[in-house]
Amino acid sequence: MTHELVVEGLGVIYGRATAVRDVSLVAPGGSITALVGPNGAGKSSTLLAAYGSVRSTGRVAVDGDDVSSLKAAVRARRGVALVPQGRKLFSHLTVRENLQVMAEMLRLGGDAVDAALDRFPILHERVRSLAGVLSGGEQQMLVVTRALMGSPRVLLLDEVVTGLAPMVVQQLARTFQDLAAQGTAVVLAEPNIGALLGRIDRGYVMVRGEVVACEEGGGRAVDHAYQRAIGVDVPPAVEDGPVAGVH
Ligand SMILES: Nc1ncnc2c1ncn2[C@@H]1O[C@H](COP(=O)(O)OP(=O)(O)OP(=O)(O)O)[C@@H](O)[C@H]1O
Repeated sequence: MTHELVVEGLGVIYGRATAVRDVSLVAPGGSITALVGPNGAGKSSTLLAAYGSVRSTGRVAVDGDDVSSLKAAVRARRGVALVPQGRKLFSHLTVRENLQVMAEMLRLGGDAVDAALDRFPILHERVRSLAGVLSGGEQQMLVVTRALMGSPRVLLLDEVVTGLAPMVVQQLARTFQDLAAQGTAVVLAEPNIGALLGRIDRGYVMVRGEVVACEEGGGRAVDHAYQRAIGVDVPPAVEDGPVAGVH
């Protein structure tokens, strides 16, 4: 089944500061939707509001059902998953224990942890290691695995590839593409989508809390819209070039 996230007129205010103003976006399953913008543009706040962990105004709907009034834990059980910025693992717990915590939160059956471990073979090898001693790439695979335990309809990814080695980025990106192909609505927020150009189908550019551009024509088109939005000249000849390094 193909899922869909729809956000309409989203607003997030922290104290007296407006972080997100009137943001509307659609993320259909079958594709990867990027949310790009400079630091402080409001990308994280948009994802947190869609997930339900910050207070917001506006409407959030999953597969046509309005979830705006639901708490994050309830949205999670309705199929909204978030991989937050900064990983947020329990570093003093093992890989297995980190996954068990999520299994309990989602009220999953006893074999859910073993099934989840099959996603990335390296996690099988590290199952008894403390999460805090894993490499950055392994930690990111663990948080992604944890987020996928409930077979989400909507997967929100906040800066999950920033700072990772290219091989890990491509491994994660392939996973996101597979999920999208299976119908999951994948939304990926990044300040730089250079490593993901060939993986992204569509995207929104955010600047100072607002969406300033929407592109349907793939990662390169999204990146160029972003560059234009922040005042970088994009030569027309570059627009049509192939995307290098994507397999
Ligand atoms: N908990 C908070 N309290 C107050 N202000 C906040 C809070 N979280 C974010 N902000 C502010 O809201 C604005 C948007 O931040 P947000 O983290 O959503 O942007 P971002 O695009 O994700 O940036 P980054 O890439 O740096 O994470 C920024 O001005 C930020 O300083």
